[in-house]
Amino acid sequence: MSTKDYQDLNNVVLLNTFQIDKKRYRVFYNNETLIWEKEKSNKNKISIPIHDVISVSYPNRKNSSTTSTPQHTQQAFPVLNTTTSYNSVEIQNNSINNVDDFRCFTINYAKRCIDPKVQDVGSASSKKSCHNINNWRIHSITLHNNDKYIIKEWHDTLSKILNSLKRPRKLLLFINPYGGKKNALQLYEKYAKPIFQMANVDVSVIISQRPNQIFDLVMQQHLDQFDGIACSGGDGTFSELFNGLIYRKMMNEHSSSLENNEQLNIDFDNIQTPDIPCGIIPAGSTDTIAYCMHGTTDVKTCIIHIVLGQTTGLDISSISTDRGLIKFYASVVAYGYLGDIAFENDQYRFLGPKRYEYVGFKKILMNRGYDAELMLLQEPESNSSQVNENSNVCDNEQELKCYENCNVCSKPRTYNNNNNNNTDVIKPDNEGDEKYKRITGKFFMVNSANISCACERSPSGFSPYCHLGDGYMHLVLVRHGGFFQNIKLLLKLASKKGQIAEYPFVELYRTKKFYFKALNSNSEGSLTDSTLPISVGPNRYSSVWNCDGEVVQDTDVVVRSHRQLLTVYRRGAISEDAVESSNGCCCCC
Ligand SMILES: Nc1ncnc2c1ncn2[C@@H]1O[C@H](COP(=O)(O)OP(=O)(O)OP(=O)(O)O)[C@@H](O)[C@H]1O
Repeated sequence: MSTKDYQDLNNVVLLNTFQIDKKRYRVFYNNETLIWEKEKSNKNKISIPIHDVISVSYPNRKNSSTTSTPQHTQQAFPVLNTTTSYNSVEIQNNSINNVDDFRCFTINYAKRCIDPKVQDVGSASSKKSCHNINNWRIHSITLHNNDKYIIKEWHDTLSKILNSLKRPRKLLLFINPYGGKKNALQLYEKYAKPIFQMANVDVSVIISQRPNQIFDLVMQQHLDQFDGIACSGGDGTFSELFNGLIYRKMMNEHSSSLENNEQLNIDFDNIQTPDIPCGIIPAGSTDTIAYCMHGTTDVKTCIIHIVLGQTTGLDISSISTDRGLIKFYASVVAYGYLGDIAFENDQYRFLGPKRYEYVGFKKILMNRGYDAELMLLQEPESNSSQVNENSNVCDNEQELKCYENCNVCSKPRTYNNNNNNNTDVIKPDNEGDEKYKRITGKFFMVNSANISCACERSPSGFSPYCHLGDGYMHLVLVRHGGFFQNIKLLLKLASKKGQIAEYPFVELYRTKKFYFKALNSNSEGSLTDSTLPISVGPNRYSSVWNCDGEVVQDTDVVVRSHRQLLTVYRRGAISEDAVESSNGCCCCC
């Protein structure tokens, strides 16, 4: 679309009177906003940004030519022989030859479910499901007018404007039928398919049939025909998806080094953002990433954000050894307690999401501590990057949680990845290196959070003030102590208020990079030595890493944050306080 066309669409003004639910309304469109209000009073004025309108449609006529046409066939995206199932969303065909008969059209829009009393149109269960202010719901209004030209004008103009928005038109969706409660397929049929149909998104669905298949497919197949990619599953499924996208991008940029597995050549400070935005439909056990992105794991909400197409940058961190990159993660890498849980978790998958509680409790009773040494990169401008030193938070920025339109994340980079090049890539070669803070001790767990790691079970997460797009990780170190210390920690994690960093046995650091070395019987040296022992699972001396829920066996690693490396479909959460202070007008305007 040309710039002039865009300008023309931006300047569109529509104003007419319609009947909605047998009452007369003035309906107005201008400046990217749709407004309708009762003709005789301006009470109940409803205002919807065009960005929240999902689609406009004519009513389905009986015996009309409306058809459902499968948009994709196997040829559209060839996959490995018969190992992958295919399905396609059928798109309702609204391009009816003769629209003269229509005296009405429908606007489908999405709205944040701020008011628990707001009814989800067409759903009796909406009251029950709208308990979270970050849940979104779809509403529809049908506008009637006897003048068919007015109807056509509105329908066509709004359709044109919606088509000019950057939204996924062709989406590739992976479904993991194995994660969480094993209900991803049912969730797709029940929630995703109708919303994709309503939004006229042409979806190709692939059901994964083995671990790592999503990663392999994303790496191998041509994705050019898609303008969005999503997965339905838990954090592990999303991890496969974005790892595939980032590796693929790296492969395109530095094909020789990756193909030959010469990973040492990876320029960690210059990893490029994949071109395609991605989304997640939660169907896992914890769904931490979806929760942190949207403030909810509500399935409809996450689908709505995909179809509305608004995107933001999400920090991604990498974990590597001297031998090369291991993988990228979006939520947390954790050593010790959570590493041990991840290692044992899969044996208890038959318990479903409850396995976390069972294995977690076992590990709390065992109360293992692991000796380790860390070197973390300090901020050039400050001597210490500890956030909770003297139980205080360093500066205002660190007191802000990451919400919609976050100022911290939208700040221009004060550094670019290249700036780190001269100093950052140098491994700390002596303990006195000013840029690195050395920390040693026996730890119950060491967590590097890329996001707050909040989830339904832990509404604040390990690090409530960790931002999604500021380029920093929060390194949360929990010193080894007694059994009751661990219980205190878990209770705090499960509560809505406060953060674990308030405890004296917890240290919180903000950093872009750190080195970790397990100090066990096999490797008594310090980080400056180059031996990299590999353990085969948690033992008396060393644990393993839990990387977005998957086990990484290497103990001695380098962890780096890559600012906004991934583009995700997301609007962001809002805080409950913001709603309370908005004097209740949110449900009517
Ligand atoms: N068809 C399949 N059969 C077996 N495993 C699969 C299949 N498809 C994907 N997987 C694997 O299932 C694992 C678990 O998936 P996922 O992490 O999404 O669910 P979860 O562990 O229940 O949720 P969460 O990570 O949110 O706690 C992933 O490691 C993925 O590689």
